[in-house]
Amino acid sequence: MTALLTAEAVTRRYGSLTAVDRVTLRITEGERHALIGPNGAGKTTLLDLIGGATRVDAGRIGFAGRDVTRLGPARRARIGIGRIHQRPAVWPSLTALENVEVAAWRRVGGLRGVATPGRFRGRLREPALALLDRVGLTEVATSAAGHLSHGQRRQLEIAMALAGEPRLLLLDEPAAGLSSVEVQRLVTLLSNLSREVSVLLVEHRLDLVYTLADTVTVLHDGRHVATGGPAEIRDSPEVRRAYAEAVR
Ligand SMILES: Nc1ncnc2c1ncn2[C@@H]1O[C@H](COP(=O)(O)OP(=O)(O)OP(=O)(O)O)[C@@H](O)[C@H]1O
Repeated sequence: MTALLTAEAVTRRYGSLTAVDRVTLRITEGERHALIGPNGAGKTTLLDLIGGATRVDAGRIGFAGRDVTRLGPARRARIGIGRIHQRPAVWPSLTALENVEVAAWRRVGGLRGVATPGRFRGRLREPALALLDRVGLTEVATSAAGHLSHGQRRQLEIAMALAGEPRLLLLDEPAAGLSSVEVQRLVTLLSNLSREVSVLLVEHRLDLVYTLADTVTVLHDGRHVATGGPAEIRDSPEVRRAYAEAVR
């Protein structure tokens, strides 16, 4: 299988702490890859390094055949790396629909997002409404994003990320703070996502990880512990040890 993303021996330090320590990760086209590990393992930092929000101190990141190590997050988003954050990042004063339209407008080349010329609006509206429907937000399409619940903002951010037509979607704890109905909708959405999109998922809920992921990578104290299929990881003594150490 062709690798879409390769992170080679990437390292990020914060003072004397090495948050991510020479981690190598490979994600193939269409793969659902989960990143797990105890608190502070370096999962979010690794997503930040891949998305470009944080620069590596050492190592290299390749995406779709090019070296993206030095590219900023906006450039990486434009070439197909979409991201959702632990705290949903939406424009609170715009409606849910406008948020998705702006995300789609950026995809087609809009500058800095906010002013969407009317002539493009018509073309953006139908796909934006379809995305809101997919994430279950049709009823609040015209509500200001700032008035939505945490769970709804999370779904909105996923719709916005999809509007960017990513080839790789980075999801940082997408189920956090969702109701059980919303979690079920999220699982359905991710399960039905086209295999044209690869997914790198950070998630504490191991039931979701084992349901959704083809491959699981375990980090502990910034270091790579294991990579394998869900069954292999679940039964791995090394992985149990990493978690046991973390809770001791
Ligand atoms: N901006 C920062 N400045 C200083 N230290 C940081 C910074 N970001 C992360 N760290 C530290 O790096 C380590 C890894 O953090 P990170 O958030 O990547 O872990 P995580 O596996 O995502 O944890 P969690 O599951 O709790 O979200 C932690 O010790 C954290 O305190």
